[in-house]
Amino acid sequence: MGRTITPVRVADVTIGEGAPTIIVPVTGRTPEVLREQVAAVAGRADVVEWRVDFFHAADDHDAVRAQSAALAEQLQGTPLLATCRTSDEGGEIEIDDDAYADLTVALAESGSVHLVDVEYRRDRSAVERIVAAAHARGVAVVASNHDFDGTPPKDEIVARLRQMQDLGADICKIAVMPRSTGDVLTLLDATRTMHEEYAERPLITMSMGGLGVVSRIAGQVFGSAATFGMVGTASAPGQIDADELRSVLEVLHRAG
Ligand SMILES: O=C1C[C@@](O)(C(=O)O)C[C@@H](O)[C@@H]1O
Repeated sequence: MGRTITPVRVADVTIGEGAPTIIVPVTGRTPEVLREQVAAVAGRADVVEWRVDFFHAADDHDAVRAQSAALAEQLQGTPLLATCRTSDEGGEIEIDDDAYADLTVALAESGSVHLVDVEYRRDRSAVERIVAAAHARGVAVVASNHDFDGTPPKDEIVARLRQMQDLGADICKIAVMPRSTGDVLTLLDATRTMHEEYAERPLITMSMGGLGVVSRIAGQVFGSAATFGMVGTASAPGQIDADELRSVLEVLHRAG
């Protein structure tokens, strides 16, 4: 049987089919700021990412559950991706593997989130525990990896994406930092090879920073199913305004 890519359906959104999905992060430290950010994002995002690592009470599971319920209610059906980005991968929180798994499982089991981000390079048993808990609740797993120092060789990028897939991820995501235009091409070429030869799951790939913006706009041409845009505050270097992103994506979509 031929290889097929299984799209991910979350509420009314299908990731991996049709136009690329626009994901917009919210990074507020308090419930008040998050409420304002979600209000500003309304109608501009296909999926909203809550960067839990910015939250002032990320170590308090009850507060995290209450906040995810508040976000879900305000979002009125727009899917929510919960991400705890650790300092090893460019995030705001330093946390050991067990605490990381406990927090991410609590998010997956909250009943409020549709997808959870899992840094696949963390301890294997922690990752497996999160994947099992998420899947038991029908929550999709976005395995992720960030390289803020540079762009690994193409084969290494493909290998990481394949490892994520082997761990049971529903979506495989990698963000790398370019030092040259050649690095941007490396990321796009790795995306294309993964998409054409190995992927059974949707991919999200990006080259960060100013040089990499082209990958956030044109990634779908090479096999990336979603792209991160910002409303107000970026959560990583190189994100562009979500409305501008949408209009450029529409131009490319019409052309294709
Ligand atoms: O993994 C990603 C991708 C990202 O780092 C970006 O480069 O757009 C932004 C993060 O918020 C998200 O969790």
